[in-house]
Amino acid sequence: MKLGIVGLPNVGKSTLFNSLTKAGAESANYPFCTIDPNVGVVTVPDERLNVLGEMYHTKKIIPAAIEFVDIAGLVKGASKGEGLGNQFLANIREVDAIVHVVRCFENTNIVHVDGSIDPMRDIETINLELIFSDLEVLERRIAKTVKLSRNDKTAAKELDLLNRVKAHLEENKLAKSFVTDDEDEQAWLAGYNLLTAKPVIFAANVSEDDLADDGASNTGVQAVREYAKEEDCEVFVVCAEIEEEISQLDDDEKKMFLDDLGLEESGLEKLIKASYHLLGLISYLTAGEPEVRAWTITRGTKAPQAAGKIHSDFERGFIRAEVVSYDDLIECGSHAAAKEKGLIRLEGKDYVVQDGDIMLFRFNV
Ligand SMILES: Nc1ncnc2c1ncn2[C@@H]1O[C@H](COP(=O)(O)OP(=O)(O)OP(=O)(O)O)[C@@H](O)[C@H]1O
Ligand SMILES: [Mg+2]
Repeated sequence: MKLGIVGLPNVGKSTLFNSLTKAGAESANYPFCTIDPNVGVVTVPDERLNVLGEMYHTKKIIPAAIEFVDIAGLVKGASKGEGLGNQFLANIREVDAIVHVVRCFENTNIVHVDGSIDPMRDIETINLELIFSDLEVLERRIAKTVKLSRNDKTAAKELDLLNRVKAHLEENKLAKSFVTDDEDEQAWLAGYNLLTAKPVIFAANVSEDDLADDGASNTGVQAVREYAKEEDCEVFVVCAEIEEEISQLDDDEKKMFLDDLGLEESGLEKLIKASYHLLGLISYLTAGEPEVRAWTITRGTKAPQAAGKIHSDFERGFIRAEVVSYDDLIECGSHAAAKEKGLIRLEGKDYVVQDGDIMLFRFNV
């Protein structure tokens, strides 16, 4: 599961990526600084792991992780090959969801490719390029389907869908907001892998001064929030520059730094958690003295497949799972106490694993 960091050149994508991954990707004050996409693995903050770690006197804590890709900046005309155009678009096609970084900070020293700070204009520029690229995909598909549709009912049905989606995009709308209840149509649509169908989170990159009120007094951020509400997306206010500094601190220093800024959690932590959620991911947990660990599954995964994340033998030889919810376990204070109260459940192969379930698998191969 991968998220792509997308936006105009020089808006702070690499700075954000660096603080996310501490990978030291090159960030610099000039457009197109990033050419090859940088991929970094980011751990998902989860307070529950620390609590369990103390309960079990654990030696090792292993959090869940997701991948972020720092993608080259996009300019007007990218879909026609401007800037790093097509390469950029191909990189986006490979990700599962998008973090769209929008410049909301004023700083005359940092070049804006369009000369001024205007977050909504920037969002439209990016969206238009994504839409153009999707239209090309649809047109190629239409050209193929037209011939087939003359004597093939299924192809005719698909052609109808293609034309409707095309008309939708031509109104400058994203494929994300195209709705169909028809299962064939949903499957076709998913198969086109359209850029504008991918889920999006906006990261409003503000100056340090705008952090205290979470960007409320920044008119650019206000506009992004309104737009995101219409499009059913989340917005997170971050200051990429500060996050980069924070990411170099140890935990105690970090807490002091955040206290000084009047923040409980860094914007980045919120962004990572939301990204995980956006991908439809949840964690089940395993706990013991050797390690406490979060395992990533998609929502709706059943017990044997969840077990398979640990080892394929666990899935193949699955017998049952012993499950206790995180909240029940914490309330009881220990695994033994939870067992006494009958809160450790035995679940079979049809059990749908929930976020925060603490699992122990019984298997036989
Ligand atoms: N919130 C912020 N406030 C002030 N300066 C910032 C902020 N975020 C990033 N910058 C600065 O903006 C400049 C551009 O940042 P960065 O290299 O991360 O942009 P980019 O989007 O990756 O650009 P490119 O598309 O060229 O790769 C850097 O000098 C960085 O320090
Ligand atoms: Mg960059």
